[in-house]
Amino acid sequence: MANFEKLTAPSEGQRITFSDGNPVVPDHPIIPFIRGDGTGIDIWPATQLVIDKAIEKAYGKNRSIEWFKIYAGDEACELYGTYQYLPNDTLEAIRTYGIAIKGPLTTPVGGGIRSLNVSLRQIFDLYSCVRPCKYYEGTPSPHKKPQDLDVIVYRENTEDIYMGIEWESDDPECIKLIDQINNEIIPASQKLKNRKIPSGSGIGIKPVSKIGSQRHIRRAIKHALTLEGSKRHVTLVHKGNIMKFTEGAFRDWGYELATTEFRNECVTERESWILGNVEKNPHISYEENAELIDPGYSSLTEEKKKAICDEVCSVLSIIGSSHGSGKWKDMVMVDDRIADSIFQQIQTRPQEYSILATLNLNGDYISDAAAAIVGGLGMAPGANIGDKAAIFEATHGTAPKHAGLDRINPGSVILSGVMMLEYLGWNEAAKLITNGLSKSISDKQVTYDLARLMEPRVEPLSCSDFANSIVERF
Ligand SMILES: NC(=O)C1=CN([C@@H]2O[C@H](COP(=O)(O)OP(=O)(O)OC[C@H]3O[C@@H](n4cnc5c(N)ncnc54)[C@H](OP(=O)(O)O)[C@@H]3O)[C@@H](O)[C@H]2O)C=CC1
Ligand SMILES: O=C(O)CCC(=O)C(=O)O
Ligand SMILES: [Mg+2]
Repeated sequence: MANFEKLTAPSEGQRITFSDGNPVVPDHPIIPFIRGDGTGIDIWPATQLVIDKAIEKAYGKNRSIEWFKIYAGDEACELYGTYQYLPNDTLEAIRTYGIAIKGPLTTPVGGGIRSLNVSLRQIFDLYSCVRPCKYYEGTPSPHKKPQDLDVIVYRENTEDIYMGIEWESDDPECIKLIDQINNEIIPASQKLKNRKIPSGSGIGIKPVSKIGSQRHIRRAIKHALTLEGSKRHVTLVHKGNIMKFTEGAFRDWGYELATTEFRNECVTERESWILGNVEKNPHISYEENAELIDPGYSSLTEEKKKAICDEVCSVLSIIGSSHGSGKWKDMVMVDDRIADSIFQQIQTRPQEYSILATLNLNGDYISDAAAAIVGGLGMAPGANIGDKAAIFEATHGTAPKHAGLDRINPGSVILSGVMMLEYLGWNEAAKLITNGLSKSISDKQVTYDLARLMEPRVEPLSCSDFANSIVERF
């Protein structure tokens, strides 16, 4: 059992363990929580109340969570001393108990400590950040049809520029690195020609690995397999036209996975066009099919035309019988979109998307943007999932100007708690909370962020009253 310097684990309750990446959950699991900085002080008690009441209502005394308070951020420094933002006790508790839930933690811009949030994801190898963005009836939104958006952002969580491998512009190591890149590494590459990094630049490195990308996309595809109809759909989001060997490779590795490991369960968008063309016209030639899937076909070089005809031939010979005659329509559709385009697509054609598999930075941006459509950061939950641990947390940050005022919307951490309950398999309790939350919103019993957008405006509830209002509506 774990040895803690300043913590005492609950005397009641048991550990959650993992088997093949899935949690094995006792009836009274010990779950560590981090209150969080800023508005964490308001949000956490509201969240704990709602989760506990839902479990009690759903299971009586047969199930409960034994909460274990652990420390990170400013609160940790108060207990453990200056600069002890992420004490060993905290890491040991999460390692021991496997699942944790947290409020937001502050990260300074520019200098100062590295993000504690990102550190936790990396330390526990929580490689997928799962952020559902779904509309709850009655939530005010700047969009005309927010109900059309129902996407899950699957953000790779451990690589990309968030690995934090970067140097300040005046760091002697950075100056040395720029010199070496400009004078040895770039000249050695035909492709980079005579590019030069301007002196005085800061440098950041963006590692994206095949293993890291595929284990994440695998989770996204497995999730899509649990969905129905047009929601069995994974879009690989990337900026691969510009960053070919990181973002572009993420796309290519995604397609590779879909067409090998998941060959019997997936169809790519291009394959679906080829198969669909044959279904519309069984006598269509390879070239006619190629013209339909590439509208600019006639102006292409002969070499490119041949490559597309070969692609048509290969798709039909490899998956024509397994996926053809409409069978592909029940499979998981895998397509890709360039990141800037997906920002407008989720606003203009939201119903066409389901799971958005992204790299780390793109997912960070897209999850805030998608949350805005369905009601803002007060309604944006998330889960960081790995094979041996999971930490649940909201998409938003500490919102410092609202801290300690009992006014912030606790909805995102409460819904992160719902994700946690679903992860535990405690779906009845999860459902009580989403029902209570939906009813509270449709009764216009909401916090300031939603109240100010309602027409006519309504009197806002405090953070704690919103929690009570959810519980009253279970
Ligand atoms: N995972 C984490 O712990 C994260 C931590 N952070 C950190 O949080 C700190 C503050 O970041 P900041 O950029 O201000 O972003 P925040 O997400 O903390 O807040 C920005 C604005 O979003 C709105 N908002 C945020 N949370 C809620 C909520 N629960 N209910 C209603 N509205 C909400 C508020 O808008 P308004 O005032 O207009 O109502 C708020 O002022 C930084 O140190 C950052 O690094 C940021 C993101 C994630
Ligand atoms: O760690 C931080 O401070 C910010 C992280 C963040 O924006 C996110 O996880 O969405
Ligand atoms: Mg963010």
